[in-house]
Amino acid sequence: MDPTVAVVGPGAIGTTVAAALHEVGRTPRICGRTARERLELRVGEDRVVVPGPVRIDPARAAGAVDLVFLAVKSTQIETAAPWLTGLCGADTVVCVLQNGVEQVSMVAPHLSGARVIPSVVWFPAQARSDGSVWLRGQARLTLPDAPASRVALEALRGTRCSVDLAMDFTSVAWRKLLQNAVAGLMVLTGRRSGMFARADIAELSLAYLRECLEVARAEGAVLSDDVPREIVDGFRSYPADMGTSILADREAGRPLEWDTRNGVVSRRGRAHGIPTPISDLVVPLLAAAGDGPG
Ligand SMILES: NC(=O)C1=CN([C@@H]2O[C@H](COP(=O)(O)OP(=O)(O)OC[C@H]3O[C@@H](n4cnc5c(N)ncnc54)[C@H](OP(=O)(O)O)[C@@H]3O)[C@@H](O)[C@H]2O)C=CC1
Ligand SMILES: CC(C)(CO)C(=O)C(=O)O
Repeated sequence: MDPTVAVVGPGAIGTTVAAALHEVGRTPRICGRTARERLELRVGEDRVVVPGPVRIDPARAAGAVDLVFLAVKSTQIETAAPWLTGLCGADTVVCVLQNGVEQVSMVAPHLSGARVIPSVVWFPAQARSDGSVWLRGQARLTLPDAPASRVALEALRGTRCSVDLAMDFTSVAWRKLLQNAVAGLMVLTGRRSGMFARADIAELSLAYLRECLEVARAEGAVLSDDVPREIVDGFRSYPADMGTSILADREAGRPLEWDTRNGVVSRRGRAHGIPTPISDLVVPLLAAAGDGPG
């Protein structure tokens, strides 16, 4: 029997996963903050409509499910916690669909009994002004190779969202964190991937990434010296208008995930006695950008 699934946080990532499940007949319970009748995903010329309604009252969560995909921003975990209370039983697995390397330590305190697994979300998805979500890449997740991950693997089997399991999840998660950290520079320039075509931005990005790499290695990640160059080359190969979710938040005047995507590098660097001069400049600027406007 298919596992019962809920998606908490039906934004860019939550809508993509909900649509992937719905397409194969495993329509999840959708739990959000804003009432809506349906979700809509656009992929190329295709359109997937996921029937709602989006539930907005955690007191009406309607009981425990086997699997919760938690796809709120890391800044929204606290306010989304009542959903976890309503949806989790002793056997529930919560799969966190967020950026960052601190997913488990941030979500676990809100669970009593349920197991939590982190993920790496590789695909770009963008909310559009008509309320739909535009999936701009191949939907793909990496999960740790652990027993609890099998529930998510099973739920997404045969869907458009592929899942792979990593023996060394720490290294994979830090590699993605490096990509997210440098994407934060887009918030400081107000530009998209096109800015990485500039030689000076590429040089700055490489220096920042090398600093992040040192911290990642101190945290146990096994990553080669080539990673900074690969990440910069990746941004240079994207369409010039490809953004990042933290830039979308900045443009919409929403709180920023600066601490989990960038602050973590200076925090962990400090703990290991590693100097992080570029982070020390970037992080307060990002934090201040999220506070504005006055
Ligand atoms: N977008 C992307 O391309 C990628 C994003 N990520 C990461 O995935 C995570 C999710 O990002 P993304 O999907 O872009 O974010 P969005 O802002 O698009 O989605 C967040 C969703 O959570 C909802 N929400 C907020 N508070 C609550 C609450 N208390 N209870 C229930 N729902 C709530 C929001 O509702 P409302 O509609 O009311 O705001 C929104 O629907 C982030 O950590 C991000 O860094 C990772 C890879 C790629
Ligand atoms: C687009 C992507 C995958 C890389 O920057 C991302 O993680 C984000 O937008 O937050």
